[in-house]
Amino acid sequence: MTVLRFDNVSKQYPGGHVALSDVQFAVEPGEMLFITGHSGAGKSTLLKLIHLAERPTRGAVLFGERNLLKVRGRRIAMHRREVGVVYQDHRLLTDRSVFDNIALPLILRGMKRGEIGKRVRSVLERLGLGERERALPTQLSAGEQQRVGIARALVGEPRLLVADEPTGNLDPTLSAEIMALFASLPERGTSVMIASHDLALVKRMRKRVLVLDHGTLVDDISPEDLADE
Ligand SMILES: Nc1ncnc2c1ncn2[C@@H]1O[C@H](COP(=O)(O)OP(=O)(O)OP(=O)(O)O)[C@@H](O)[C@H]1O
Repeated sequence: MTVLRFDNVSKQYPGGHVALSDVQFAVEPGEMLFITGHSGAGKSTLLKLIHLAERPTRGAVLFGERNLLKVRGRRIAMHRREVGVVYQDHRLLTDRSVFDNIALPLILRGMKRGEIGKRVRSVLERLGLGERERALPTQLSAGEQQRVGIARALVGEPRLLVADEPTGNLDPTLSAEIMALFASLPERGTSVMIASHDLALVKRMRKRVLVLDHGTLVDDISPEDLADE
């Protein structure tokens, strides 16, 4: 079943600015895709509609069979459990250990301590952070900090991971490393959507690319098309 569908979605901010206009696409399970476009094209807005940080003005966003227009109140938090979010600046709690930062989403949903420990250690191992669980974020390199941000987004086993400029603060080598990590996630069935203005990096990944231009989806490039370039 389709993980996500945008049906003629438009978003106009209260000031009158149209950030998205009639956007239409679908994401399948285990698919990885990029959203690219100039600054202000609407990439962040598109991702915000998925985790309900913003609401569309017109059209519908469907997450599986769930129409997000109808998700209100307590159900917003429940929806967010199924969407992992990675930010450019990772937004880690600087006074809490790596382990605690990753455990937080599970604590908030009332999971038992034993289960939390198991899940956090498993995701730490998977992301190559096994040795760092007691460290504070400030004691980590930029690449490690971003991997902790990704671990925190993955620990709840979301169906979809959305990342807004996740390599914006990293050098080219680390960016490639983090992108390779994202590319490994769909193998486990998690779909991944990454907003990035770094077209060269996006093209190298050979994945589907949605191109936004002033809020309009102007291209939907398949990996095969990219391979031909
Ligand atoms: N809360 C808001 N209120 C009013 N206008 C907004 C708001 N958030 C974004 N916008 C406007 O909507 C447009 C799209 O913004 P958005 O952040 O989605 O673009 P973006 O492609 O992610 O840009 P960037 O790459 O610079 O982050 C921009 O013109 C922006 O100024």
